[in-house]
This record gives sequence, structure tokens and C-alpha cells, in this order.
Amino acid sequence: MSKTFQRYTITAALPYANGPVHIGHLAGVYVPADIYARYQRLRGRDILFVCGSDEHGVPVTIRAQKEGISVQEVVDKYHKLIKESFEHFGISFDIYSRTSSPLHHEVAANFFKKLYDEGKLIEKTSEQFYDPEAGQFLADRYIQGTCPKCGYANAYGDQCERCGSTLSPEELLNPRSMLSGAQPIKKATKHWYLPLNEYEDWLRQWILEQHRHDWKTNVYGQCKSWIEAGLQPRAVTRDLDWGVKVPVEGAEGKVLYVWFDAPIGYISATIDYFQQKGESDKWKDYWQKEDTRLIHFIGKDNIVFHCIIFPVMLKAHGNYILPDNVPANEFLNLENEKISTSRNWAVWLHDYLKDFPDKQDVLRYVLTANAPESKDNNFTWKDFQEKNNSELVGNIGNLVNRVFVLTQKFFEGKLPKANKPSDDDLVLLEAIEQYPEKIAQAIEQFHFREGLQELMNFARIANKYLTDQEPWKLFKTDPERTGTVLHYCLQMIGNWAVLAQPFLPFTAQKLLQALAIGSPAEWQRAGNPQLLTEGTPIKEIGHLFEKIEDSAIEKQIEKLKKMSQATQASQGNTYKETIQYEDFAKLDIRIGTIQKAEKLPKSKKLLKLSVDMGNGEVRTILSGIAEHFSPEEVVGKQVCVLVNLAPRKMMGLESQGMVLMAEDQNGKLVFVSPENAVQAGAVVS
Ligand SMILES: Nc1ncnc2c1ncn2[C@@H]1O[C@H](COP(=O)(O)OP(=O)(O)OP(=O)(O)O)[C@@H](O)[C@H]1O
Ligand SMILES: [Zn+2]
Repeated sequence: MSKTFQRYTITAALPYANGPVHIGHLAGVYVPADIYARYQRLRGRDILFVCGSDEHGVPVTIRAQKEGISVQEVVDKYHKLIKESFEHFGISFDIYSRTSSPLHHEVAANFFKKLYDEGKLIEKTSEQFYDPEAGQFLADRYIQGTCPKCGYANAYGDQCERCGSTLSPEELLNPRSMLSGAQPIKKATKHWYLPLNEYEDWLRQWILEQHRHDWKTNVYGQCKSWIEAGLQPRAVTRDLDWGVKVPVEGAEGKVLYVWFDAPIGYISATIDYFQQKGESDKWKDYWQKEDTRLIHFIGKDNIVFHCIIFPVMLKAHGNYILPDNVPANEFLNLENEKISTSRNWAVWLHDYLKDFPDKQDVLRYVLTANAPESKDNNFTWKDFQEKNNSELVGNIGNLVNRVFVLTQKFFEGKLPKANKPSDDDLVLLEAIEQYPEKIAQAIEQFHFREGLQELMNFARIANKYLTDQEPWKLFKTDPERTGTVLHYCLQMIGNWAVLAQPFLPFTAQKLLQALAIGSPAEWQRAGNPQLLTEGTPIKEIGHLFEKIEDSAIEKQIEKLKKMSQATQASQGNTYKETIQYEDFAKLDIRIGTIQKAEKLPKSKKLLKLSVDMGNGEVRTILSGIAEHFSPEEVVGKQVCVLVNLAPRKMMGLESQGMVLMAEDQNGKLVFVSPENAVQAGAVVS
């Protein structure tokens, strides 16, 4: 089913204004959305790229309580921080609006009012948790208690942050209100519900049949399981004092559920944009005309809201178009752990921009190369360094540097003349002609990783060509041929820069300016081996990318650990999941005496220990303590050894067990030793 569209409305999930933006948000939503929007703009298509801060909901009110400031102050602070860091990072929104604005309140309230007036909502009274001391109903997040699964004392009414279980407030043991500490009681309250069940047949037809082949399988699969499990009416109002007031008599103290008002934020952002331009009615083209293609960029936890709930709202309202595609991504992890705002396990965008000035494209590159397009993916600082050093510096950076330097050296910095292409040259010229379509296809299908991969393959072909032709040697014997080689390389770099614009906008702009192509350059200009004219002066630009040293990476890893430790310390103890005695009994821990210790020549961290385990047995154990102890210091010590840990090879030696250590408040390791001397081999239980 292909349709011709006249314009595009591209939305990116509204970030919650309860904290700054992190790399997970970027990889999942904002970088892919930006690549797509930039690409469509370069094709000359009529697009509007909208976003804004989601300033309602319980996470912002909880943040205010934590930081001891008003909710308005919280959203003002994070809205500003998020907006500025997006700008600085080159996310090219046409507008970045906010949902606390009077305009949004009006648009969202009117939306609700229309559904209400037309009888599209159900009114229902139910029993909900209430804090009798504070005189307020409590959102699940505002109820704390003991987790029934792991015994953690500070689990929330919706989730236990220690064991990760999803909970409901009824399940908590000893529930208490976070507002007053009082025990919550149940109290009747009236709310309005969107009867999703009435739209089930329509959703089946619209998603399961119509979008069977053009939606991503992860998105389609989630929708299918939601629909097949059977949909229930969903409350769209809440008892809270922060949010869009429910515009109905008798609804005092109630606001729209944040997930009802947030997607309407895309519409109000569009209205905001056109009002600022003095074209008040034009927003309708982007939301109401059938020939507009609406696309939502989101992460996987937002699929149900964008594929089921919001479309049902739009359908019920009746005046709006529906999303044509929702290319949701899976999640990005950080150093193999789930990114978490509350645990402060994240790389924050504003920190990155400070720590790595002018390196926006490096992060854009790494996040796109590792985008969690079909499954969860991982970001590590080591990989970030590796991709920068070997791919950006080593591939495209190296190519540009060699070509620009040689052009300065041999041709006074002007684009030399080319002779008729040889067979070798034809390989490069064909690549110039083929890559625009390859990359365009990938982007159109939301395969941004593949698009970027192709962009780098294009550079690889040119690098190989340059290395084979050896213009640095050739010049002595054949200056004319050298000119031809550099000519084609520069044409290739110009073409590459046009294609790089959606992915690496800062780098592309630098190159386009240096080559006097002008920026932005329409996509259609690529694919042209005569993009540059002979004699064009080529500006010197120095190195496109710089190597990132180990020290910079170590600093980041260190910072990450410190931040999350500080946060954990401030949040009280958190423990691993509860285990049974049988689990513990599997560990065989004994006392051993260190007989000998030596440094390993190739390792900063490891000491090789010979540990007497009694009965004449001496084990070799490699222990990561070399930065904390000299070999002399440890000889003679009695230590706890986990003896039944599977042996492990490190630095060519087998380590036969593990010495138990604790870390003091300064990060120094100390041994866990028996209080009095015992015989080697004594069992610890
Ligand atoms: N680690 C991640 N990987 C990919 N996408 C993510 C990740 N974390 C959040 N997102 C997506 O980013 C968008 C904005 O996130 P939002 O502001 O709602 O924060 P969130 O999901 O509560 O994240 P966090 O709990 O880390 O603050 C959403 O579409 C969400 O799906
Ligand atoms: Zn738990």
C-alpha cells in the first residue's frame, strides 16, 4: 500500500522534565529522528520536526520533593537544560515546546472536552489509595513499602528498584504515604476512562492487517500481544494537583493523566510553531490532511501509548490523521547495565558536551553505529574510543587529511584537472554514483545503522583507491596523473560530505564549506562526479577527527562509578536479589595463608599469589590488588579464599580461586581475614 505524501510530521518522544537527557534517550529516539528529519529536509520535502518537554506526571513532582524545590522550578530547570543541550548537540527540531504552557493546557483540555461532550469516555467510580493526613489521593509512585518479593523496605507502589519486580500498591507490606508517612486508606473517587476495548476490532484491522508489513517487527509484535490479550478501558484522569485540569464540572482536584496529555503535546507544539510564524491555521495541514505522513520516533516502553492509546484518542476525536509508522527502538545499556536516571547510571548529554567539546559527531556516530534498532544494545567507553580512533580518525579522517595535504603540497590548494578516467578511477566514480541511493534506501526504511555503515564503506573504497594509487610517490614521475587521482578523491569527498549531512552534520558542514559546495547541500547534488569545478580553492581544515586517549576514557569510567556510588549512598543500602540457604551453601570458602607474592611484568593490576590451603596444597591465585599492595606487604597474611570458583586463565596463567576483599571509603582494597590465626584450610561458613 503506497501512498504519495505531500508533507511529513515527524515527532520525537517528549522527554520527561525530571532529569537531563542521557545517551539512551539519544540512541533510542533523538538521533534516529534527527537523521530522518535532516535527510527528508535535504530531499526538499515539506517536513515539520516537533518535540518538547513533558512537564506533567508524577516523576516531576517526585523530583521536586527530592530536590526540595517547587514543581515549576523543576520543570523550568530541566526544560532549559534539555532544550539547550539538544540545540548544542545539533538535534534539528523545528520547535521544542513544553506542556506546561497555557497553549498546551488549552489544546489538551479541548481535546478531552470534545471526547467528553460526545460521550466517548466512560465515567467510573472506584476505590483508590488516599493519604488521610495529607488529604490527597496517592499515585502508585507515592506509596512506599516493603517489597513482597525481596524484602526491600523502600519499594514503590509500582516497582521495586532493588529486585526490579513490577508491583501494585496492594502487594506492598506495611505501605506508607511518601507525603506524610501515614498508612494509606482506600477511598472512592470518580474518573474518566477511554474504552480501548471498543476499538479492538478497528485496531486489529488497522495495525494487524494494514501495517503487517511496513511496521518494524518489534513494534508489530508488541501491538499484537497487547491486542490479543484483550484491551480494557483505561483511566485518562488522575487525582493530582499538577497537570492539565479536567475541564468538566465536579472534577476539581483532577488532572488529565500524563499519558493522555503528552502526545497531544505534539499537536500543541505544531500550533505553537505556526502561531510564532503568524500562520495560525497552518498546523492543520500537518495533523488533519490525509496526505500528511505522521511518524513517531520513540523507545520501546512507549509503544503502547503511540500505537494503541494515542491512535484510539485520535480516532475517537475524529479530526486527525493516524501515524503511518512508529519506528520504535529497543533500549541502549551502558557498560552492560540498564541506564537509570534514578540510580544515576547514565552518560548525560550536557556532561558529554562539556567533557568533549566539538565532538558532537563522535557521539552521534557511536550511538548510530550501536543503535538498538532490533534488539537492546550496549554503549561502552572503550568502544566509543575504538570507534573514534579506528573508524572516524582511521577511515574518513585519514582520507580527508591525506587528500587535502597533498592538494596543498602539489597543486597550491586548488582542485587539479582530471584526465579521462582509467579503470581504477572508474571504481571510485561508480561508487560516487551508487552510494546516494544505497544510503537513501536505508534511511527511508529506518535502517540508520546500515545507512551509516554504507557511508563508511564509501569512504573505505576511496581510502583503498588512494592507497593503491600512491599519489605521494606518483607525483615525481607523473604529476598529471597525480592531479587526476586527487581530483577524483576530492570529488568523492564532496559527495561524501553531502551524504554525511544527516548523520554527522558538523563534520559535513566543515567539509562542504572547505570545498566551497555550500551548506546545507541538497541530497540530489550527490551522485555527481563533477560536483566540484576545476581550480576551486580547497581550504585547509586540519584534522577532521582527533584520537581519543586512554586517559580521557578512564576518567569517564571513573566518573560514572563515582556518580552512581554517591547516588546509592544517598539512597540507602540496596542489595542483590534474595537467595536461599542452598545458594549460599554452594560457595566453598576457606582460610588460606599467603606464602609468596610476585608482580606480573605485563600487568598493572594483578599480583600472583601462592596460597597455602592446608594439607600441603598450594594454590596459584591471580588477584587484582597490585595497585593496593606491594608483594612484601601481603606475604604471611591469612585470607578468605573462594576455592570452588571455576579456574580462569589470565595473562597466560591459571587462577585457581578468588581472594575475598572489601573496599574502604577511599576505594582502597582490604583483606577479609580471620580475627585470630587459624589453620590453613579452615572452612568459613
Ligand atoms: N536506555 C534507553 N534506550 C533507548 N531509548 C530510551 C532509553 N531510555 C529512554 N528511552 C526513550 O527515550 C524517550 C524519552 O524518555 P523519557 O523522558 O520518557 O524517560 P524514561 O523512559 O523515563 O527514561 P529514564 O528512566 O532513563 O529517565 C522515550 O521514548 C523512551 O522510550
Ligand atoms: Zn524487590
